[in-house]
Amino acid sequence: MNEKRGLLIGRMQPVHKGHISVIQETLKEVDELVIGIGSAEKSHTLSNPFTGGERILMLTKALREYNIDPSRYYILPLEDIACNSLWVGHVTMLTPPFCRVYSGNSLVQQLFQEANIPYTQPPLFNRTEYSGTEVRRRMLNNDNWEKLVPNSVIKVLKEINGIQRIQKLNQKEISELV
Ligand SMILES: Nc1ncnc2c1ncn2[C@@H]1O[C@H](COP(=O)(O)OP(=O)(O)OP(=O)(O)O)[C@@H](O)[C@H]1O
Ligand SMILES: NC(=O)c1ccc[n+]([C@@H]2O[C@H](COP(=O)(O)O)[C@@H](O)[C@H]2O)c1
Repeated sequence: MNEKRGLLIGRMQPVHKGHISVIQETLKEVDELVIGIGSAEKSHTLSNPFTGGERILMLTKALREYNIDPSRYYILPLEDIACNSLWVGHVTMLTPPFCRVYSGNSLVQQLFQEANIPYTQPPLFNRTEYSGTEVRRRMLNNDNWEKLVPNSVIKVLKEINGIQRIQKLNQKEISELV
């Protein structure tokens, strides 16, 4: 029998505990999960501070920390393209075959629906805290961001001087405004 394989997409700037929960929950529904790291080519901006490779490292270590069976998922970088109408083809060219997309992003949902690939909008866990925007905001302000991300992600962020990077990007943005 064919395996039921799903695709979950997120930018994961950075990986936080909401991502881990959604991956754990989705793995109850599918045999295998393809996890696409979105906007993989983007880095060094305030909304996308980390490179595709750094985010792959964070997610690999975090899924290992949570003892998620590595034979059940694939982690892939997905670069953006200029043309939305061609994006689903671009994604399916790069990923193992899947039968359903898991995403809360309305544009992602719309593009897959138009390509006759069904989607599920997964529930959000503790969204006031588990959000990339909130984690980055706290990183900028040195405000207790550590509890929002897995320990292994804290370790990767230390290795790559991630907090320093975000704070430097912010200073640059402020100095360009003045
Ligand atoms: N708190 C959460 N609980 C469950 N799933 C989440 C949570 N936050 C994000 N996700 C999942 O991750 C996907 C988006 O990933 P993304 O990295 O953009 O997260 P984000 O926290 O919304 O980031 P940002 O605030 O930077 O836009 C969503 O489609 C959703 O399925
Ligand atoms: N044309 C495109 O390249 C295109 C279209 C729709 C979504 N995407 C990407 O899908 C990802 C969706 O993830 P988020 O839910 O984290 O925003 C983003 O990286 C977004 O840029 C890309």
